[in-house]
Amino acid sequence: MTDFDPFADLSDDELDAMLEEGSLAEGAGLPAMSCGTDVPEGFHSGFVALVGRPNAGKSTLLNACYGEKVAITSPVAQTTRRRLRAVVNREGCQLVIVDTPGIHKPKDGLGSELNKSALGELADVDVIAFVIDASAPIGRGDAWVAERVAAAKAPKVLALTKADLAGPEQMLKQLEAARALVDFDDEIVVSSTEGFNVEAFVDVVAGFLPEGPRWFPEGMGTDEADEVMVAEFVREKVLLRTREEIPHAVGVICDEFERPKRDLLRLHATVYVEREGQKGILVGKGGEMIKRIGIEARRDLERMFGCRVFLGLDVKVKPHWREDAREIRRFGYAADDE
Ligand SMILES: Nc1nc2c(ncn2[C@@H]2O[C@H](COP(=O)(O)OP(=O)(O)OP(=O)(O)O)[C@@H](O)[C@H]2O)c(=O)[nH]1
Repeated sequence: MTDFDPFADLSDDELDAMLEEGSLAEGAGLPAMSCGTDVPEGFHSGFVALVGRPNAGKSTLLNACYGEKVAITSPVAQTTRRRLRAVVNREGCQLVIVDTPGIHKPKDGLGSELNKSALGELADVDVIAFVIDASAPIGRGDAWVAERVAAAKAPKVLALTKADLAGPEQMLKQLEAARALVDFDDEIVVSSTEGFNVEAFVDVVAGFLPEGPRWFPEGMGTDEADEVMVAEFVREKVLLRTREEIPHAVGVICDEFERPKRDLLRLHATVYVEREGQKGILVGKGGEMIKRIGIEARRDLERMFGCRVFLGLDVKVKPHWREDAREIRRFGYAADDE
């Protein structure tokens, strides 16, 4: 937890005015849960979709709720290409939080698949958390997502995130604009990076979950295969190191995953780009860039798998793969692959 408090500059009256509109919770006003014990009776469980426009902060919020990094994040729009489910256990309830690709007007075959994947979740979950960036003006992108969210049946919670980047005035404006888009059942301001109101967010969405079973064993973290996690962590480092069109043109496949010893993983991944020029940039002078990407990915993977990792990387060119349905599927980015 941190000392960060986005409401610190507000007078009591201003804060009251904010709270009046909805149950804008600073850990307060949370729906009471009837599941105080471990017994199955009164246990609440269900699926919570994080949706929003690209770069809103969905994956970062998922990681904060889960308590460790399982979803990759970056400032590049459309970082998330696969639906990722992470199991969050709390006393008396289990939330399966579903991170979805940012919903946007698609420009290519890959974009259409990403939208399909995210929009598909809206019909299947128990709660929808609409994640809106408090620091970026609400615009047509949010409105486009809102139209789709508003049409869904599940309860809707507004998660106004990146509160650490917005002043109270800006936050109020954002709240008003968000309320004009969707009739929310509840709303909360969070900062995933500062850990502000993350637990309160979990409580708010848990309050909308129906009584139900533990869907996944307590020890289970995500439903993603190890090979997919390797490919995604490599892709994240590429996104963080490259600019302009390269992040969007990159697809990664983990093609070797061996455990020759209990405390050692031998991994290999191939990074695909669409053009020779992009390959040149990614490899870098004397292989310097790809080497750095490999070192950074290896560090994260060693932390995640809890053992030593040897990671080999290759860069190859696959022209126009983002327009090719078969290739999109091969990378695992197709909506019905998941
Ligand atoms: N300061 C601050 N930055 C944040 C916060 N949440 C997310 N970010 C940053 O915002 C950027 C985008 O975050 P992501 O979590 O990748 O966004 P996303 O909505 O999953 O994006 P897509 O994958 O494009 O759909 C990253 O650089 C994050 O570090 C926050 O609470 N505070």
